[in-house]
Amino acid sequence: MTNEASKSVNRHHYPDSHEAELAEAQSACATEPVHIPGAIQPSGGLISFDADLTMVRQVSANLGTLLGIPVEHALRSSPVALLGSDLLKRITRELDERSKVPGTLTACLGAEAQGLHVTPYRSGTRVVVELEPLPAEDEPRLLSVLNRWLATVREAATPDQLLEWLVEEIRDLTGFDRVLIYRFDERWNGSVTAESRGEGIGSFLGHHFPASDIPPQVRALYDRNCLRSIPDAAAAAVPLVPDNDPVDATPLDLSLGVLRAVSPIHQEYLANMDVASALSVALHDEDEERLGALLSCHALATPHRLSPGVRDTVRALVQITVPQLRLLRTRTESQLMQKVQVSRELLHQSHERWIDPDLIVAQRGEEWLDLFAADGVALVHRAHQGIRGSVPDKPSLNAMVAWLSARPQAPVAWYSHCLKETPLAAWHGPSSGLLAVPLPIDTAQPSWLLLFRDEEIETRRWAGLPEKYIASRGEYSVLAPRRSFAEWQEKVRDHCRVWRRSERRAASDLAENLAALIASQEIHLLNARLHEVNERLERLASLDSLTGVWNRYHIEQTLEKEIASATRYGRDCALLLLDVDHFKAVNDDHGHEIGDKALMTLVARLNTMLREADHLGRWGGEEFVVVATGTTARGAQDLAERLRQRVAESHFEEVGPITVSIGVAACRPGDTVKTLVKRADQAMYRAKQLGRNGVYSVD
Ligand SMILES: Nc1nc2c(ncn2[C@@H]2O[C@H](COP(=O)(O)OP(=O)(O)OP(=O)(O)O)[C@@H](O)[C@H]2O)c(=O)[nH]1
Repeated sequence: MTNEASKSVNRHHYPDSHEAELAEAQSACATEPVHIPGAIQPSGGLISFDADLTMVRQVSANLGTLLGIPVEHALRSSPVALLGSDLLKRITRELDERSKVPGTLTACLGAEAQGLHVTPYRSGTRVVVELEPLPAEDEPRLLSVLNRWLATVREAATPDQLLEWLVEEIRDLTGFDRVLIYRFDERWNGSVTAESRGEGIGSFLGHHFPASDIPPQVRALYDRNCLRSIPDAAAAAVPLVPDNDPVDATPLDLSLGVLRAVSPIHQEYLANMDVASALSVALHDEDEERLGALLSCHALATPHRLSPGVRDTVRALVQITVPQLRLLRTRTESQLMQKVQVSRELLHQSHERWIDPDLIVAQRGEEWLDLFAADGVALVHRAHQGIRGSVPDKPSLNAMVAWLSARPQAPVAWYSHCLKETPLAAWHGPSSGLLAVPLPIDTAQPSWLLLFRDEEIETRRWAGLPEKYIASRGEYSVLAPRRSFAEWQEKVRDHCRVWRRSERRAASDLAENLAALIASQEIHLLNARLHEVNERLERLASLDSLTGVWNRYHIEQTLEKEIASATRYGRDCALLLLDVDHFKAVNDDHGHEIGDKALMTLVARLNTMLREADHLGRWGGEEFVVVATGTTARGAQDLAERLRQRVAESHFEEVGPITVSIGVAACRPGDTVKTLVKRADQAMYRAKQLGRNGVYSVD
């Protein structure tokens, strides 16, 4: 049956009354103690000893056929009588090894000297020894398979290619009908990403399986023991005798072995899939040490038993592959990091002012879209937003940022592949996915780098309906495995392509860099502003408020400096003291305001006559000074005369003509501000005495 549906994944609808029952059944399934089934598969036998290998505690009910000793007899036998002292010594040595997974041994036991594969391991306070018959003939080609694979893995260019080769190699080695890689997503849903299958065998490639197909405690078992072998899925389990340990009455934990009996629910599941034999090996992901994928082998219709040697070779092939996969993934990741690094360096090389997000995104946004395979980017800093590409509108962005920043654990990165299923649903706009990374700048008002992805409509082929069915077992509800593995299609909407870990890391790096850049630029700008304000304040403190020329305080300082440098370098310098004639009459006739205006006009006139290097200041009232740098006594007298003339020729609106009297004094060796000003003042006084509107020089 092929069915088209256009709803989101993971939203399965049950009648209301079913929901509670389903939840109960799901939790029952998730807690089924699969590691202590009290039974093994019939492909081998088991003996449990005490920790010192001095006493037999439990045996599997089929031990008689394997070793030719009746079970009752075996339970009363000494370990030496059962396994022989040589094998016991080798087992002890193996268990003393520090390796987490004990190695395997081979031995010949029983009346018929049956060749056996021996798997010893510790289980709590006990030692368990699992025994499996070995095939009569040798398997010399296994080593050459491993050697060839060691060379092959290095040739793969991408993780996908390596997995393709792995499934081919393993199907070739084992003769299974189908070998596939079953990859877990973040919610533990599985999808088949690589597959090798025999002719006429149905494909599972691209199929999805719901997380409940492999419950949490089963996944946890793969963390302890990466291999799970089920040679005959339909075979009846062989119980342990007695059921529990006779000393402490606890069940035997078979997690680390290969013979652990199959849960009836799993047997049913495999039967529904038409799987007669199964072998799975875990592939753990990089540094997260998380179960990332399973290599899964199936024989259909009839059981396909592997020899222990071939089975262990499959495990070894996977174990050789995993580090190489990590290497290839790291290589892809480091290529992305390298590109981001280049982008970061370019940011720093720029001399622009990188405070305005708009400017930053305008310059670099396109490149980021490309690097992160994003459709839109927004950089939000304070009240500003820089945007590029397909992003929600500005109010929505603000709302998103407010939500992101208000989370109790904020500011930390946040991402979603389906915004519609998050609290940001109301504002997602054209985007389906978001990767939001905070810029560690200002905790009171966090800034964010937001990368958006559009919807990527995907057609998922589910291996059967993703829902589980509930079955009644006695008075309890349990999850029954799905009966149909026929293909069922579902259109997955509102999702974007997943944000990879490497992309998330690279975005965090970029955000950190942006933060450092913006913060340093802000400090730089603040310093510049502070400098500007200080300068303005300083100027204000030095200027005369009415006329805008230097005030007396400043002009005295200037004069002091000029005298000092004239003395040191033997330069010329002169002082002109200029007093308006009969200014009292101006005030009296026209009022103080008109008087003020006349003083401003006077300053404007004087300024047009002076050089850059001259300093004009107000000495007080209607008295002004000009510090004429690099000017001799003669030059100063000429300048004074020009100024006098210019003023006398000017018209001061309602006041009419105004004249000035100017005293001139040139700087002499040993002069101070006081002595120089005094001489200029005397000269000015003399000019007044001589009838005003004149220049008098003391030199
Ligand atoms: N409007 C105005 N008048 C000022 C200011 N500062 C000083 N004065 C006036 O300038 C006048 C100076 O008068 P006096 O010192 O008697 O001298 P004068 O009238 O200019 O006469 P001589 O200097 O002898 O030619 C005073 O009436 C002051 O009030 C000012 O900032 N604005």
